[in-house]
Amino acid sequence: MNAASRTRLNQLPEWTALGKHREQLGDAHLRELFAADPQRAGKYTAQVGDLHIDHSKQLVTDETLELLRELAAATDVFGLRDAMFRGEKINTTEDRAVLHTALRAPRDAVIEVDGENVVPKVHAVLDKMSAFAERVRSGEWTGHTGRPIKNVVNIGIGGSDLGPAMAYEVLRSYTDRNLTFRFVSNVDGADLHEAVRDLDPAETLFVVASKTFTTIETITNATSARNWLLTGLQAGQEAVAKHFVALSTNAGKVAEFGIDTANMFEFWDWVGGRYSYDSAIGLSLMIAIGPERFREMLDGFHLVDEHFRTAPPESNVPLLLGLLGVWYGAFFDAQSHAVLPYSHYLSKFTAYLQQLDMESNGKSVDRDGNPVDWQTGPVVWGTPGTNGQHAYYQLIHQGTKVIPADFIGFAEPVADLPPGLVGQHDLLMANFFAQTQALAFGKTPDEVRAEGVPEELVAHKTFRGNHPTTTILAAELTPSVLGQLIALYEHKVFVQGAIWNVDSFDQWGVELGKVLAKRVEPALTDGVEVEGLDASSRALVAKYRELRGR
Ligand SMILES: O=P(O)(O)OC[C@H]1O[C@H](O)[C@H](O)[C@@H](O)[C@@H]1O
Repeated sequence: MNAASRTRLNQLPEWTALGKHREQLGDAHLRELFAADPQRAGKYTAQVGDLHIDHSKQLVTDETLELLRELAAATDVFGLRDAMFRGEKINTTEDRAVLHTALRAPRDAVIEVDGENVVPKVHAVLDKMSAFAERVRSGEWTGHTGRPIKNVVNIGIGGSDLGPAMAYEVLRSYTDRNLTFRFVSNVDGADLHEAVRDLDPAETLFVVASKTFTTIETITNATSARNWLLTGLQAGQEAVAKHFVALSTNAGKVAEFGIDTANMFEFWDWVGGRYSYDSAIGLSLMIAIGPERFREMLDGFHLVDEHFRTAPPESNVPLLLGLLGVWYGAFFDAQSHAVLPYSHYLSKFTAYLQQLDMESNGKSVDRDGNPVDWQTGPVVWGTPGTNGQHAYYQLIHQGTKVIPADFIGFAEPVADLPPGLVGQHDLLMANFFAQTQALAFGKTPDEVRAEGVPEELVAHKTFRGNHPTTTILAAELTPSVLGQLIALYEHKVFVQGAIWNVDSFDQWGVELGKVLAKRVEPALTDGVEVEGLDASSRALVAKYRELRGR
């Protein structure tokens, strides 16, 4: 279906039907929904790969789910999905195909962009990455002075940082513990300083990750890193080749920076930055976990890709999760979505999802440039759940906002946890299960009174409940499971963008700030008058210069 020929979302009869259904549902409580349907707990579960999904604590009935699926059909979500998998240029504002799914396709798959099968290129780069990763891991790749590499510093930002940095944390127990990994993203010099201060340049490899190789933060940090290296080694430009590799789509700019393009690992414009960590952008991660584990992760992605591509609407999990988000945004006025992992290793998971979701669907015009008058992407937030419980869960339990949340947990602790700490896992997971129960069912005033609580405190100690959650449970946090989780969220975001009719694959909203920063910099350093600087910003710049004694 052509975007231009689409009926506006909120004028579709399917949308109106959902609105009516929402009114009928009113304040129906999860207590009632569970009481009304004894099968509910078992019925509202789904499985994709190793992920067990329980959405029984969502504010939905059979009818809700049916109406949501009808909305998906009316907005042709699967039509757009098929166009994506076929390599059509569904990123219309940039005229690009959207083919992160090709990054994890098997060797014999055929996926064409402009008539060219891209799968052989993908595997050629993966093979080159594997060979390089093995050389670093085995100590065969040596630095300028002949010493093996002990430290890998990834320099990148946004999609060229968040993916590998997150996945490195998630898969820490699979990493080569003899190597040190650091991830530098912020243009604040402190980031690079703290990352390299205790490293020996002779044993340090910089992996400069940038799709465009023009991102000012990354090029600035890479330039400073090169200075640090050459000063530390007291060497000339010839040392760069042994200590710098590049991950990019832009060979010209890589060469201009002084990195030998033989040490460049390529990817392509049909891979969006926030969808890129299973491309060459994953090189640091591959060095950390080894090529075999990396491929297991890719297989996990691919498994969920195939599920999304082929499963019917009734059992299609990314479709389900996407629809639930649409439901709360449109009909409950939910502004945010919390992702609450019960795993220390997932500490950067939500930060990663923030870019994936908010940069993809944080849009307010549709694919034809018309303003939307329905909610689009939510604010995604959250930290590992147990820490959150002692901080912001108060607001989720008793505040005034509707905050749908995903709870992610694992039956097994990671394999290399010392036996003395394994016992803590049940306590962690007891919290995991207790929280979704408390959120869903709450505690009534009568239950509070029955505990002998004085009347004036009853309201304070009452939990309304009815807070919707999805539970995602897997046996173990493996590379494959990580791939499955990320692909699940990628496709969920896709579904939502398709329904909201936004281009989920551009990011024009990040441009204005970049342009202004370039113009403001000379005002800070040299006091140059910046044309068009507003009165407030001009005063702040003057204050900054005064504070810096300029
Ligand atoms: O990989 P790069 O070209 O350096 O881009 C890094 C990041 O910066 C941009 O501003 C975009 O907002 C991100 O989508 C991108 O991931």
